[in-house]
Amino acid sequence: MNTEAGPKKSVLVAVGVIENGTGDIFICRRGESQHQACKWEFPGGKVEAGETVPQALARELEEEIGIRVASCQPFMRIEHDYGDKQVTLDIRKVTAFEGEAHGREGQPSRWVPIPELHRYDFPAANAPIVHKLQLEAEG
Ligand SMILES: Nc1nc2c([nH]c(=O)n2[C@H]2C[C@H](O)[C@@H](COP(=O)(O)OP(=O)(O)OP(=O)(O)O)O2)c(=O)[nH]1
Ligand SMILES: [Mg+2]
Repeated sequence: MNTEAGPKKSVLVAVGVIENGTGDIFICRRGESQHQACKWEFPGGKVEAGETVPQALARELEEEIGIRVASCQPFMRIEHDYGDKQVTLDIRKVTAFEGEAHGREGQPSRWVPIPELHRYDFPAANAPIVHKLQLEAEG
């Protein structure tokens, strides 16, 4: 519950939709002790003080999945209130990177063709991301 006066503070999150050039997207499964535990996600994390979103995304993707971003573009921005936490997802499409994406923190991960993404249990905030990717893929 929000017991403070004024609007709730939203956590800014840099999120990467990583493409491999053959229509697959890289996803990971969140840990048991994390917020939105065990859901599948597009890798990323909280933007720290003094960082831009692309800087935070580059840092998180190196830490979590061991890739170095070479090119990314804004994709969409989503505000979502989970009740226990309010998030602002700044989602970037990563179209070029170096290294082999893998779950560097031991988390399950995989490349998934866009038409199959809807089979995965993502956090509620992610529904518009999956929808937009599917519309794009249908041309
Ligand atoms: N990374 C990521 N976070 C998401 C997605 N969808 C969604 O609602 N979130 C939420 C869950 C979390 O509340 C927040 C992201 O935090 P995070 O747990 O990835 O942050 P972090 O990498 O800095 O990790 P931590 O140190 O707090 O564990 O955004 C998504 O697709 N990817
Ligand atoms: Mg994270």
